Amino acid sequence: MNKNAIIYVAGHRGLVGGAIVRQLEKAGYTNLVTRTSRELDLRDQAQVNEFFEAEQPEYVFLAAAKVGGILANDSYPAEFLYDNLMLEANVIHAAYKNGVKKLLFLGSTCIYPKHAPQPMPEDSLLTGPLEPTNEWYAVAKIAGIKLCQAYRRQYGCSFISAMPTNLYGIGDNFDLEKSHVMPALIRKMHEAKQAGAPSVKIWGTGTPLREFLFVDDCADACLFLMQNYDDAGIVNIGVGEDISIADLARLVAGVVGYAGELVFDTSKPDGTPRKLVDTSRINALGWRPTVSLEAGIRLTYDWYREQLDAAGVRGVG
Ligand SMILES: NC(=O)C1=CN([C@@H]2O[C@H](COP(=O)(O)OP(=O)(O)OC[C@H]3O[C@@H](n4cnc5c(N)ncnc54)[C@H](OP(=O)(O)O)[C@@H]3O)[C@@H](O)[C@H]2O)C=CC1
Ligand SMILES: C[C@H]1O[C@H](OP(=O)(O)OP(=O)(O)OC[C@H]2O[C@@H](n3cnc4c(=O)[nH]c(N)nc43)[C@H](O)[C@@H]2O)[C@@H](O)[C@@H](O)C1=O
Repeated sequence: MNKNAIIYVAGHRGLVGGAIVRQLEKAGYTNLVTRTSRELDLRDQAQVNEFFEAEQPEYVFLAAAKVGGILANDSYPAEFLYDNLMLEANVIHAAYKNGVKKLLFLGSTCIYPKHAPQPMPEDSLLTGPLEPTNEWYAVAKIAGIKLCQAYRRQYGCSFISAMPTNLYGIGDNFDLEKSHVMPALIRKMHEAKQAGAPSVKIWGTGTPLREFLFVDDCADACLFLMQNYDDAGIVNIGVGEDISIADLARLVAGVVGYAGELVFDTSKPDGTPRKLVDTSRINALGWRPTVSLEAGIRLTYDWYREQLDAAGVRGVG
C-alpha cells in the first residue's frame, strides 16, 4: 500500500474500525474513505455497488458488522445472521467487481467449535459444533471467510481473513445489555464505586476463560497482515494467554478502585467454556502484541471517564 492509496475502512466509527483509522493515520496514509451506516447501508447491494463504482477503493478493511456480547448474540439471532451475511457478501462481491487490490475481512474466534482444542489453531475451523449462544453470528462469519477464499480461488482476488480474539479498548460499547464483558465490567465497577454499592453482579459462573486483546494492537495486526500476508488461510490475532471471568472482574475492580463484593448471576449464560487462540501463525510472520492486559484496562478506563466527563456525567473518581 503506498501512502496515497485509496483505502476504505468499513465500520470506521466502531471499536476496530476506529482503531484501524488511528493506525493508518499514524502510519501516514492520507487517502482514507469512510461512510457511516446512515450514509451507506452495507446491507443494501445497490448502495454498495454505487459507492464502489464512485470511490474505486484500492484497499478495503472490512470492519463493519453487527456485533455484540453474549446476550445480544443470543437474543437477536436473525439480525446477527442476516445483517452480517448481507453486508459481507455485498462488500466482497463489489470489491471483486471493482478490482480492489486487497481486502481484509474481520471474523472472530467464535467461528471455532465450542470444544476446539486449546489454544485453537486455524485448522480447527469446521471440525465440530459451534457454541449455541453465537452460532448465528459464527455462521455468517464463516460464510465471509469462505467468500474470501472462493473469490481468491476462482478470480485470483487478494482477499484475506483475520480472526481476532475478544477485543476491548478506546471506542468500545458500554451498553450493559449489548456490550462485551470488558466494557460491562468497567462500567459496572465504576458506577458501583460512585454509588457506594456493596456488590456488583457478574454474569454466569465466573469460570469461563477468555483471552483479551487491546484494540490498537488488533489494528496494528490488521495493518501488518494487509502489508505482509497474502494467502487463503485464515490468521488468528491474539495474545496467547487467557484469564477466568472471575479473575478479570477482580483485575478490573483493582484498576477502577472498587472494593465491594462480586456476586455471580448464574441465570445468565457462560457461553463457551474456553476461548484461547493459537497465535503461532501470526507470530511466525513477525507480529506480536505490545499492550499488557492491565495497561489496556487502564487506558480503556481513562477513556471511559473522559467520555463521561465530556458528557457532563458525574462520576470521575
Ligand atoms: N469487539 C470484539 O470483541 C471483536 C470484534 N471482531 C470483529 O471486528 C469487526 C468490528 O467489530 P467492532 O468494531 O467491535 O464492532 P462495533 O459494533 O464497534 O462497530 C461496527 C461498525 O459497523 C458498522 N455497521 C454495522 N452495520 C452496518 C451496516 N448495515 N452498514 C454499514 N455499516 C454498518 C457500524 O457503523 P455506524 O457506527 O456508522 O453505525 C459500526 O461502527 C467485526 O467484524 C467483528 O466481528 C472480532 C473479534 C472480537
Ligand atoms: C467476541 C465474542 O463475544 C461474544 O462471546 P463471549 O466471549 O461469550 O462474550 P462476552 O464478552 O459477552 O462474555 C464473555 C463472558 O463474560 C461473562 N460476563 C460476566 N459479566 C458480564 C457482563 O456484564 N456482560 C457480558 N457481556 N458478559 C459478562 C459472560 O457470561 C461470558 O461468560 C460473542 O458475541 C461472540 O460472537 C464473539 O465473537
